[in-house]
Amino acid sequence: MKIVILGTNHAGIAAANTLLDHYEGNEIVMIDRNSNMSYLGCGTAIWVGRQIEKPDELFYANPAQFEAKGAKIMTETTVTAIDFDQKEVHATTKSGENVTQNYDKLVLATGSRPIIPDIPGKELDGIHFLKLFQEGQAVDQELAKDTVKRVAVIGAGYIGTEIAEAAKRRGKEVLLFDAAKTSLASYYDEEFAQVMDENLTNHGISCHFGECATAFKGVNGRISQLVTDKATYDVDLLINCIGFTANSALASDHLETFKNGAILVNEYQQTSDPDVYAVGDVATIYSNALQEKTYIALASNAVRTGIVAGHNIGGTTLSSPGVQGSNGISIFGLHLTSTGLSLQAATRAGLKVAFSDVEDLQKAWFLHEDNDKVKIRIVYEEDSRRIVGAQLASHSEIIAGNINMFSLAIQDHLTIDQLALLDLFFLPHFNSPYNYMTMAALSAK
Ligand SMILES: Cc1cc2nc3c(=O)[nH]c(=O)nc-3n(C[C@H](O)[C@H](O)[C@H](O)COP(=O)(O)OP(=O)(O)OC[C@H]3O[C@@H](n4cnc5c(N)ncnc54)[C@H](O)[C@@H]3O)c2cc1C
Ligand SMILES: NC(=O)c1ccc[n+]([C@@H]2O[C@H](COP(=O)([O-])OP(=O)(O)OC[C@H]3O[C@@H](n4cnc5c(N)ncnc54)[C@H](O)[C@@H]3O)[C@@H](O)[C@H]2O)c1
Repeated sequence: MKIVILGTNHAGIAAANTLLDHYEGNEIVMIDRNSNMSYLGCGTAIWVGRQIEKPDELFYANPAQFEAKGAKIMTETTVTAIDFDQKEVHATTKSGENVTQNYDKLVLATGSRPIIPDIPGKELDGIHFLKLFQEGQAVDQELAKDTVKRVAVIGAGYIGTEIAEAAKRRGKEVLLFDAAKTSLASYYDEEFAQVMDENLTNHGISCHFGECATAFKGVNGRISQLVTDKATYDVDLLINCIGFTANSALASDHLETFKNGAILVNEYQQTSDPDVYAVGDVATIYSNALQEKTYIALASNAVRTGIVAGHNIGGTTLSSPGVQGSNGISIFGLHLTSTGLSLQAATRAGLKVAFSDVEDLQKAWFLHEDNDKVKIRIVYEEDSRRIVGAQLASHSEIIAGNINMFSLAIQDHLTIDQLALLDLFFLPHFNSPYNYMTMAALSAK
C-alpha cells in the first residue's frame, strides 16, 4: 500500500513512525514545504528568553531518520492541489519542478497557521507571528536590536504570555494586550487568570486587557505605533498571537469540515473520504468534557492523533479515547495547569455546572521551606456530578502531575463524589493527609 503523508511536523511524524515501526510492506512518502521538521514551538519562548542558549535541541527528528527506515521524504516541497478522484497529490519543489504522487491512503497533517488580524497596517515591517522556527529566529533577531526597546504583544493566550515573558527577560519594555478581561481567558476562570495577571504585572509587564487593536501605524514602512480602541502606543516591534486556524484549504472543498474550517474526523482519524485521514492541528478532535467534536490545537494532541491514524491505516483498529485539552503554562516561576472546561467555558457551552474551590499549602504545614500555596478549582455538572474541568495554580511544580489525574477522571466520566475518597498517597514532602484535591472534591455541594 502506498501512503502519502502531507506535513512532517508532530502529527505527520507520529503517523509515519507508527507505520514504519509497526507495519511492513508499505511505501511511505512524506512531503513538507518547510526545510526542517519536528520543531517544538513550545521551546521558542524558552530560547528567545535565553533560558536555554541555543535552539538546536528543540528538534527531535530529521529526514535522514525516516529515509533510514525506508520512507521517501520530500522537504521544501509545497503541495499545491489534491485530486481526490484520481488519488493524486500535486506539489512543487524548491527548484520549481512540479511533481505528482499517487496514493492508496492519504494522511493530512498540514497543521495550522497563526490568525492574521485584519486591521490597517498589518503588512508593516516589524510585525511578527510565532509558529515556525524561522519566525522564532526573526523575533529573536529583532530582540537583539538596541533600537527595539518597546514590544507590543497582541493576544495574551499561551503564545503571547510566553513571548511577553521572553521579551521581558531580554530587557525590553513589554505591553501585553488581549480582547478578553484577563490573560489566558480561554483556559482559566478569572480567579485563576488574575493570579497570572498579577504575576505579569509584578514582573514589569504592562497588561492591557479588554483592549482591542484597531490599527498598526508605521514610519518608513516599519511599525511605529499601535492604535487600540482605548489609546495609541509607540512601539518598536509587534508580535501577533491571537490563535491558530487550520491549514485545511487543500481539502476543504472535498472533505466535511468543522465550523472553523478544520477537517472533521471520526474516532479513527478518518475523514469523510475513507481513504483520507487527518491528524493534528488540521483536524477536529473529540472532547470528553464537551462530549462532542471540537478544535484544540496542541502538540500533545498532534502526536496522539498521528499514532491513532498510523495504526488504523496499518491495519489495527484503534479508536481514539478523545481528549481533555490538558495544558499548562509556567511564567516567571508561576505555574498554571488546566484540563477540560473552565466554569466560563462550560457555561458558554450550555452545560449546567457547579464548582468547588480550595486553597492550601502544597506540602504538609510543618514544612516551612519551598512550600507554596496551591489554588484548585474542580468544575462538575450539577445534575450528573460528572467532572468536566479542573484548574490549578501554584509556584510548586508538583501541580504539573496532578492535572493529569483530572484528565483521566474526565476521560473516564468520573463524578466528583468518586474522586472524594480516591486513594491518594501522603508524604509530608509532597502533600498533606487532607490533600487539597480530596478536600475540593469533599467540599463539593
Ligand atoms: C510558540 C508555540 C508554542 C507552543 N507550545 C505548545 C506547548 O507547550 N504544548 C503543546 O501541546 N502545544 C504547543 N504548541 C502548539 C503545537 O506546536 C501545535 O499544536 C503543533 O505544532 C501541531 O502539530 P501538527 O503537526 O498538527 O501541525 P504543524 O506543526 O502546523 O505542522 C504542519 C506541517 O505541515 C506543513 N504544511 C502545511 N501546508 C503544507 C503544504 N501545502 N505543502 C507542504 N507542507 C505543508 C508545514 O510546513 C508543517 O511542517 C505551541 C505552538 C507554538 C507556535
Ligand atoms: N503551553 C501550551 O500548551 C501552549 C503554548 C503555546 C501555544 N499553545 C497552543 O497553540 C495554539 C495557539 O496559541 P495562541 O496563544 O496563538 O492562541 P490562544 O488561543 O492560546 O490565545 C489567543 C488569545 O488571543 C486573544 N485574541 C483573539 N483575538 C484577539 C484580538 N483581535 N485582539 C486581541 N486579542 C485577541 C484571545 O482572547 C486569546 O486570549 C493554542 O491552541 C494553544 O493552546 C499551547
